[in-house]
Amino acid sequence: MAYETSVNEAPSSSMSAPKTVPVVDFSRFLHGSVADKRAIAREIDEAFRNVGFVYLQNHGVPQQKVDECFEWSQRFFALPEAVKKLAPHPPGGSHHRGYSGLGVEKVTQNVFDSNEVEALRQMPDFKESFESGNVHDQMQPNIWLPDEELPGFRQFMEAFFLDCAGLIHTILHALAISLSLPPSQLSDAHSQSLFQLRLLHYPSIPSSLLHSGEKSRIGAHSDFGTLTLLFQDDVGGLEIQHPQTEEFIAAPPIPGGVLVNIGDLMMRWSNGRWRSTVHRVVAPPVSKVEREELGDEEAETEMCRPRYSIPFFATADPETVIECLPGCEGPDGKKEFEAMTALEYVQMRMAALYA
Ligand SMILES: O=C(O)CCC(=O)C(=O)O
Ligand SMILES: [Fe+2]
Repeated sequence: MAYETSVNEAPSSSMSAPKTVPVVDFSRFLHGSVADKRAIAREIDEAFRNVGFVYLQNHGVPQQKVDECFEWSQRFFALPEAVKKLAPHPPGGSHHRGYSGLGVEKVTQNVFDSNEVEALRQMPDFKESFESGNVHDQMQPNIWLPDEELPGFRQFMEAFFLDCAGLIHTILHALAISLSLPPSQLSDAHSQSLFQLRLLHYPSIPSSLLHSGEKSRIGAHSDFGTLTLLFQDDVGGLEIQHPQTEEFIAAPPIPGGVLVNIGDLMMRWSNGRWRSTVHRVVAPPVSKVEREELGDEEAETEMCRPRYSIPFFATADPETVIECLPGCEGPDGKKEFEAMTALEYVQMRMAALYA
C-alpha cells in the first residue's frame, strides 16, 4: 500500500505530463457504459502519449491466477540447472522459447552492429528466463520440460497465456476506440495471438555489484512488439525513463495492478503518438525495515532479494503492414516511419539479441 501514494495522482492536463505512471481503473472499460469505455480509452491513450506506460487495476485477470503463475515460476527456477536445460532455448534469435540460463541474453537498445552487440554482452544481465507462446504458433513451437519433471507446469502456462492474450485484445479494443477506429481493428491485426509469456528470475546478488554496474538485472531497453503486460512481485527495482525529463523513475508494483507498456512496433504504427519507453531493472530500493535493522551502509552492500517478474509480449500478425494508423498523422499529414510488415520488424530486433 505504501507504493500507492507515489504512483497515484490526479489525471494530467495537456499542459503538464504526469511525472509518474498513471493508474487507470480498467473495470470501467470492461463493465461500463459506452461513455465509460470512451473515457477509459482516452485515459489510456493519454498515458501512452505521455509516458508510454500505464497501470491497469481491475484488469480482469484473476489475482489468484497471477499469484499461481509466480508460484510456478519459483518452482521452475528452483529446479536443478540440468533439469531446466531439458527445455533449452535454441541458439540464435529466431526461436524464442524455452529456458535461458544466467547471462545468456543481453538486452540491447537498438544496437544492430554485431561488434557493438558483442561488447554489450561482456556484462550480461544476471537473470534466467523461460519463454512460452501460443500453442498454435508454428514458427516458434513451445519447448517444454518432460512433463514428469514439473507436472502441471505446462498446463498452467497454456491456460495463463489465454488469460493474458484476452487482456491484450481488450486493451487493443480500447486503443482502437481512442483513435475512433472500428473497435476491433487493432485486435483483428493480432488475430493469431502470436504472443510470448516470459518468466523471469533475477537471483539474489550483492547489491554493491548492481550499484557499481558490474552486473545488471536488465539493462535499459524498449520492448519491440506492440504491447507488453508486466506482472511483478513485491521486490521492486523496475525503472522507466520518463520521455519528457529523460530521468529514470521507479515503477513499483502496485497491489492488484498490471503494468502495460507500448513497444516499438506500436510506436511506429501510431506514428510516434504512443511512446515506446525505455526501461530497466536496477537494485531494489532498500526498505525501511532493512535500513533500521542493518544501518544505511550495510543495507546497501547486502545481498538484494531475488526478484520474479512475468512479462507478456504481444505483437501483430506477421503479415500486418505497419504503417501510420488513421488519425495518427503528423501536423501536415506527415508519416515518420517507412511501412514494413510486423515480421520484418520483429526479425530485425530479435536478431540483435542473440546474433
Ligand atoms: O523484469 C521486469 O520487471 C522487466 C522485464 C522487461 O522489461 C522485459 O523482459 O522486457
Ligand atoms: Fe522490457
